[in-house]
Amino acid sequence: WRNQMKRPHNGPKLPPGSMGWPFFGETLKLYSQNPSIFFGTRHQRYGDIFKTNIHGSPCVMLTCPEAARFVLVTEAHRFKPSYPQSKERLIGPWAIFFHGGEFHTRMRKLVQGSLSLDAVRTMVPLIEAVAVNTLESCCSGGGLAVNTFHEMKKFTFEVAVLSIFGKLESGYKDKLKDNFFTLDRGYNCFPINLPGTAYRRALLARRRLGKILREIVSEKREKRLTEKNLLSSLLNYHDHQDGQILTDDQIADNIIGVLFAAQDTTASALTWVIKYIHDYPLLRDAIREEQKTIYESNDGGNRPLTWAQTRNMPYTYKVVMESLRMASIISYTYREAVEDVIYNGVLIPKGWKVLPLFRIIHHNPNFFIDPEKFNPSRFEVAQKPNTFVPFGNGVHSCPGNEVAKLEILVFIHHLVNKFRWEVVGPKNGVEYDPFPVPKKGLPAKFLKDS
Ligand code: HEM
Repeated sequence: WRNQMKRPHNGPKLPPGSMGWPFFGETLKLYSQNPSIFFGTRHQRYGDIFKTNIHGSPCVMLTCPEAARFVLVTEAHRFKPSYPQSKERLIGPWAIFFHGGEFHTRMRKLVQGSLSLDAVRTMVPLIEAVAVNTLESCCSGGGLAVNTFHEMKKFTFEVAVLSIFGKLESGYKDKLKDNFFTLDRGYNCFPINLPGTAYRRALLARRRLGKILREIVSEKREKRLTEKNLLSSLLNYHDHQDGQILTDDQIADNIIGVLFAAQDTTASALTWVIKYIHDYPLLRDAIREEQKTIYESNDGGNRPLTWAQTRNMPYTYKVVMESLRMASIISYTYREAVEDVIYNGVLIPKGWKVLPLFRIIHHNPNFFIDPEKFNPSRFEVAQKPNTFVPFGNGVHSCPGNEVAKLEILVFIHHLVNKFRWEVVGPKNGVEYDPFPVPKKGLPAKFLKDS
């Protein structure tokens, strides 16, 4: 407020909007209602760009594709990633998404390289095995309902471990899993570091994770790794100019960062895909038909899926895209202005948070006709530029998007060919965990076809 009073009155104006109560801003309002309604009503009232105050920080919300592109792509150097310190402590300060500039470029090359199409295509049989195991385990209760989201988290954890380590000894994997799940539970809790709190448990789990990863790293440093996975890329990295290598902490923070970025997002997306396929029988029949043709051409599932087959599932692919649009797993992202920036005559002051709201863009009727209707056929034609951004845009856009799409497609292939499932819990409603998830994690019964 003091800074605003110092600004000349005839300069560019701040965007419209309400800053709410002193200190609390509009945080309580955001948490007391569905975020889609919170952002949607303000979008209607104030237009494409508006201000608010959340968690004690003044924020500018962007709801149009051009403004989101300005911040994430064309003027990305004037905005830096911005996360609360409590989150940085849990993941580790060297993780890729906390950085901009040279360090980010360096890490980005390594992460992107290990998740490139060339690397991902070799993962098909491994992902297939994990998908079948997960589905069998969903059925192991003999028809008892499982929490679909929790089961999908186990699946996406295994796939993330594959893309990071390749094959990892099961002893290490179990220890990583236990501690990572404790860390995950504390990530969205109130960050109070007192005995008995989830945040304290998460911090302790983080410390143990660091120790396990250091053990793995020192063991692998001794062998010269030639495999194409993230750990090998991080271990083999050396700066061409000064010969510097990455420290154990830099490696550990980035491994935990990628695990974190990969697991809940993909599990949430997959849970939504399963829900939509369940809710729309015509859609389920069309997917079944497409997947059955592939299954039969593989001798009734006796031969493994090939990479080429996973790239030729046009209907299922459109269903996945429409699910990503409808559910908009990453509703928005955060940046912070590193200097005063003027966009279309509106001032974004230095230090203010800037939030491109992907969900509002994905549900705007100007870009997606009848946006609340689940309609995969809208993906038969290309979308208007920058209007469909489930994996973000620009230098920080998701390097794991190909793995995510592949694991969803492989899972659906096996689900519809060999299993039946029935949702037994609430049919509607959304919970934020922090990503949107169907109510109660979509309780469902899974049964194997005889
Ligand atoms: C459906 C699943 C997924 C969705 C919707 C998703 C979405 C996103 C989005 C929107 C961003 C950009 C955030 C920003 O600009 O601030 C991002 C970044 C990132 N994602 Fe994903 N993601 C998914 C799966 C994955 C997977 C499977 C991996 C790894 C195997 C992964 C690794 C990352 C990493 C490392 C970043 C940070 C990149 C950087 O800062 O340069 N994601 N993701």
